[in-house]
Amino acid sequence: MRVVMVGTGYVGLVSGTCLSEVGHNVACVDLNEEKIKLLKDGTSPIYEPGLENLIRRNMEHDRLTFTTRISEVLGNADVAFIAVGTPEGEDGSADVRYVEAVAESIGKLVERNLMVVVKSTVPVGTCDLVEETIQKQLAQRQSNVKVTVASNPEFLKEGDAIGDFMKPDRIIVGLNDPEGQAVFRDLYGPFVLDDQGKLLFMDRRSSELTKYGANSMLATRISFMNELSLLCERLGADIDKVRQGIGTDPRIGKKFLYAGPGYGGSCFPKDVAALLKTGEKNAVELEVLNAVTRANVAQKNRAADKIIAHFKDLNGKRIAVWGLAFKPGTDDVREAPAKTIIQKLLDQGAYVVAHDPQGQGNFAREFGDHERLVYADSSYEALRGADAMVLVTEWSEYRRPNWDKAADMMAGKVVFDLRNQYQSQELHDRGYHYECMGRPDSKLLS
Ligand SMILES: NC(=O)C1=CN([C@@H]2O[C@H](COP(=O)(O)OP(=O)(O)OC[C@H]3O[C@@H](n4cnc5c(N)ncnc54)[C@H](O)[C@@H]3O)[C@@H](O)[C@H]2O)C=CC1
Ligand SMILES: O=C(O)[C@H]1O[C@H](OP(=O)(O)OP(=O)(O)OC[C@H]2O[C@@H](n3ccc(=O)[nH]c3=O)[C@H](O)[C@@H]2O)[C@H](O)[C@@H](O)[C@@H]1O
Repeated sequence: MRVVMVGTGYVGLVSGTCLSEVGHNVACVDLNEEKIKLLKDGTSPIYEPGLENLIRRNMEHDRLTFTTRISEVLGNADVAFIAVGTPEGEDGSADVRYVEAVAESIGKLVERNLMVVVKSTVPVGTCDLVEETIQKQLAQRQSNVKVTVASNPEFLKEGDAIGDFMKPDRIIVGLNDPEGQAVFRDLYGPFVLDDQGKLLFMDRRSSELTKYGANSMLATRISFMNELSLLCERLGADIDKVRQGIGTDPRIGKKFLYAGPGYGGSCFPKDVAALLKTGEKNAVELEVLNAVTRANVAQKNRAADKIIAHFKDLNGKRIAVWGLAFKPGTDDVREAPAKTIIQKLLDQGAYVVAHDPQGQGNFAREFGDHERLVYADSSYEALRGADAMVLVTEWSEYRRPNWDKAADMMAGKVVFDLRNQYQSQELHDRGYHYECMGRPDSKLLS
């Protein structure tokens, strides 16, 4: 099929590339000239494992192209995806102005029957808005072109994006008219060869809400486990044991039960806020979700408070931070717990030496300069002269540090493991002070 993908961010670029990988002809469009220039040279503007190779391969096979002008490619398309950002607006609701702008362009330019697919995460009713926007433009130019609008939210995770897209657990398609289903069977057939039942059709509103429901459910699990981990610290229980005990119940499942410094990223915080706003606008009090957000904010602060509580006075202390991205496998630092933690340490007068295998550039840009914040070229370099090390993001290169080498470089032997990656015995044996999240040797916070 001939596909146009508007928006080449984490979702649009991965989706467009993976669709071309199975043989579709994909033209990716983005207003950002710098991104398109890089992509035309075969360079990915984002770090996502395996993506650049896939981009290059499909460009070489002439199945994947890039442009800043939708007008150049829409004329041939069977399907046009909208995968632009829907950032959090000032009042917490999702800002759909970029989605609307794309719909308007499509309405102005479309010359043949087209399936428009909203892949961005959008509040219920946005597909209706996209349809109205396009129809208004068509009416103005007295065009008889048939444009169908479908909802097709994306569930990929950064860091595993290609695997998630190529081998989806399910693909949700919201259509008000079942006639459009054939397009999606053709488009996604190669991704669900093992089980066609993974292609789930429903009405558009249910599809739009499914996306918010899924992210909010996952965020709820994390906040719940984080609160349980605090209880573990107070009671002398071990959150990892509790997690295993809970997760082996197939009704609960093992995934997304890991305690940590709170969830971050471009989606959980904004999508939870947007669903809360939807509840508010419709006079439905989403009490559970309200608590999920509050618990997450508290958890990010609590992670920093552990360090502050240990040192009491952080003035002049040098703290090494391992991990800035909101999770491993990505250079994305949006809503990263590291931001809250580093800000609190700086506020208390500490010096921070930060390291991240991929996220340093984005972090420096978004966080801004601070006279007491510097970045290190390697994880061990960050430890030089440090009074403590804080593990914030569990990159695999941080998994098995050489503790003897670390001790030689550090001024103090103190480790805060906010992802429960290390074995307390190993650190205690080497004379370290070690704190983690919700495991027996976590220090009680008053
Ligand atoms: N990042 C993720 O892992 C996931 C994101 N989503 C959702 O997908 C949507 C996109 O997210 P990201 O890819 O992270 O966003 P992003 O911010 O990385 O990329 C959005 C891109 O759209 C471009 N753009 C904006 N207006 C445009 C226009 N009129 N024409 C052409 N390009 C335009 C921007 O220049 C930018 O490159 C959001 O709604 C998000 O909630 C859904 C699942 C996963
Ligand atoms: O809508 C989206 O953008 C995406 O949001 C999340 O994906 P992502 O934000 O890329 O990353 P996750 O792996 O979900 O992690 C989110 C945050 O939760 C934290 N987390 C995750 C799992 C866990 O058990 N504990 C935990 O603290 C991570 O450290 C991270 O800060 C969802 O997992 C995707 O399905 C969804 O498509």
